[in-house]
Amino acid sequence: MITIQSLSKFYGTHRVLHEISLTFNRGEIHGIVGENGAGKTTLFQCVAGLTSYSGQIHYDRGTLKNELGYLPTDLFFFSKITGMEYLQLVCNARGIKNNRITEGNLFDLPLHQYAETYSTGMKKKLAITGLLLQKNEVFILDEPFNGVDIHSNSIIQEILLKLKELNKIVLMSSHIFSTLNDACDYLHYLKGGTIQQSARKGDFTSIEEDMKQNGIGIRVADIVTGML
Ligand SMILES: Nc1ncnc2c1ncn2[C@@H]1O[C@H](COP(=O)(O)OP(=O)(O)OP(=O)(O)O)[C@@H](O)[C@H]1O
Repeated sequence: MITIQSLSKFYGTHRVLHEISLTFNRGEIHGIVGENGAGKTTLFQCVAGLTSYSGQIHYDRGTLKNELGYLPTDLFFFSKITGMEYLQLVCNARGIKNNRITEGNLFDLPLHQYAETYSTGMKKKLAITGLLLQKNEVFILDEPFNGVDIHSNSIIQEILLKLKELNKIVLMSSHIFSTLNDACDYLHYLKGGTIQQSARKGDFTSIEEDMKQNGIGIRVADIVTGML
């Protein structure tokens, strides 16, 4: 279980997260939704221990970073490292001996090609494969569906269901409501750095409505009409 209590984060005088309290249990998939700049990535970075914050984040199995697989939105791969070498590297980093990496190539990636030459979607799939091979207990996936094709999209959906079955904790974000609707047990709507609303599966419509009402559709229609 991960417990977040009164989490706040400032960048200078800009308050990005304000007094956030959430609990994530094993076997649950939690989706964080919110507009651009709402603070989703910052929240994930706080949980992953990649940035400073005030408040408490507690993981009941000890040091979270030792069991955490974090998929950032912007991926970086060293030059002259093949997909296969990257996967070996991330396994080695966790002390995992894996001689069957090819069998774990569930996205059929060209593992002998340099990772930096992969397309955006291929890089994302390589990073996800690495997180799975590491046998992590907790997964933070920042926009895992972004840039991947429809077939891979359904593979990721299947992976998420398997992770749930294996009792892992999954936190993820997406701007595509339907993907979260399918995968998540809970949704949390982040707005202006606070959790505006949380809902369990079956009650997501209220969040979707809330997001639509807070959207800028009407304002855009007015502006575009004025422009044309
Ligand atoms: N390193 C930084 N320094 C200063 N401000 C930052 C930094 N990183 C993020 N911010 C600010 O924090 C706020 C939240 O950003 P964040 O990236 O967490 O939002 P997000 O919900 O993930 O957005 P998106 O949907 O566009 O990915 C934004 O106003 C952003 O400008």
